[in-house]
Amino acid sequence: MDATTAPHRIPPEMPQYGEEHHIFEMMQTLLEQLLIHQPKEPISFMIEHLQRNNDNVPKIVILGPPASGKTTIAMWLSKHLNSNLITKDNLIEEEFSHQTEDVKNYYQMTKTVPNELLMKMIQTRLNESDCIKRGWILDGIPETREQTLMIQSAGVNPKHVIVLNAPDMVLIERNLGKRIDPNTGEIYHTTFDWPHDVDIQKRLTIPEGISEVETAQKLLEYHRSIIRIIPSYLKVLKAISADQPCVDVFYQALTYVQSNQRSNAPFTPRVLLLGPLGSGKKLQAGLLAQKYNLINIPDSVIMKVLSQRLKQQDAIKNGWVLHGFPCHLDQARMLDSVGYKPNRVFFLNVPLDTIVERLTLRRIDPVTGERYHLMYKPAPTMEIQARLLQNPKDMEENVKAKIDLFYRNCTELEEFYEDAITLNGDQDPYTVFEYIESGIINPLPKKIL
Ligand SMILES: Nc1ncnc2c1ncn2[C@@H]1O[C@H](COP(=O)(O)OP(=O)(O)OP(=O)(O)O)[C@@H](O)[C@H]1O
Ligand SMILES: Nc1nc2c(ncn2[C@H]2C[C@H](O)[C@@H](COP(=O)(O)OP(=O)(O)O)O2)c(=O)[nH]1
Repeated sequence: MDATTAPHRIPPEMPQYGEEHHIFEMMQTLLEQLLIHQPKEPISFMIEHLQRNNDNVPKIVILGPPASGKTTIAMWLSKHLNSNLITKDNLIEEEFSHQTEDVKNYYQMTKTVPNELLMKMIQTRLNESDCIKRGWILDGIPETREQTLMIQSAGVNPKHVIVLNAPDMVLIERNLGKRIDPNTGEIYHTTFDWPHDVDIQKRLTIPEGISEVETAQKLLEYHRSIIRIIPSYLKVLKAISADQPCVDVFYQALTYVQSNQRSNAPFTPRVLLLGPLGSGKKLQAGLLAQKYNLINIPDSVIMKVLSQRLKQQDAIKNGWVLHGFPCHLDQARMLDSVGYKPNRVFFLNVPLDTIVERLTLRRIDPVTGERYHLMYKPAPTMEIQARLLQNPKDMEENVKAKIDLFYRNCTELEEFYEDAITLNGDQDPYTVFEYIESGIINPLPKKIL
């Protein structure tokens, strides 16, 4: 095949660079914003968008029925993420702060603003520098499908939408105990969240609209509207039960908003399976190679051969799964130094006695070469059983020595691969495989700060 017809050689650095710098996601967001805003000067629009550099700030919407805890969770998230809490109340407050008192009171009382005005207030607020720099959390907005479509057409795309839910009776009962601190706007509850500070206790007020009848009415309106809002956010939505303690709701919400959404970026798995002898690395590597057409690189391959193998087109194009290597920190550094960085690292954790049982009971039929396992795959006949042999490396003392060596090097490897995922390898092989698969196709979870 001459050079003109040879497949285009993709240098291994290219896909790695694109992944490390999220180039695909950056281009995708730029394209979305250009098509939504259709600026007269696309170049200057793109420059300004890129200079904003705010693709990674929180952009969160919290929806849910009355008393589900939207404001509570939104407040806690905005504090924890140092982001901006945006509610209809504070938008109205801001918008009408310069208006006369009676106009402001009218809107405070009715809590209704025309959709167009609400959209204008939202766009103005989200374009303010603090929202650009630190992101935003919309609490209870949008309330209707019309508002949802207006928000989307204005280019306001949340990265995470949380929908709280709980049985109506729980919410009606809960709302009766709602109390508000007029000084700080903080929300409390007579049963579930009573303030320790006596001064706060004394000044708490009962908010409007929390009677059983009023809450029931709001629930009716909510159930009618939420089913028309959800279809717009299916890809970024997570439902969380609000019928549990606030702090549990908060941690589920925080974990979700700190997770990266699956992007459409082309992803070439470069997988490293680490674990002691007998933890299942070879078996899982075989399953991954088979299902995803990855290049299976067994641990016998050493550095020189390894780098020759990893730079071949099939390894760059399909990706690879390496197992049993590196065994210690120096090998990990060598692999890193030749530029082959795994983008998924898994440690298979298996108790010692399980490993000993898996390996020391392995046998081989010297006549057919068939492999057996005295417990998991016994020989079919007494004749074969009688002639089975054990590989010397599967003798218990040899197995334990190799496992001990691995564990002595394991800590340094775990520190080196700080994004590694540790899995329980002491399960059915296909259960282990599903965990590995999920770790590969989903973005790496962010560590909760
Ligand atoms: N998971 C929870 N368990 C128990 N009480 C909660 C929970 N979440 C919130 N609360 C309490 O329920 C009341 C309503 O909470 P919050 O105001 O945050 O809900 P909301 O969805 O914003 O309500 P609304 O939409 O009516 O303003 C408050 O007193 C709050 O302390
Ligand atoms: N029950 C169970 N057994 C497993 C699993 N993975 C591998 N095994 C069995 C198959 C082999 O006989 C033995 C060692 O597996 P291996 O994949 O060669 O381990 P490794 O030395 O490559 O880490 O353990 C597994 O996930 N579950």
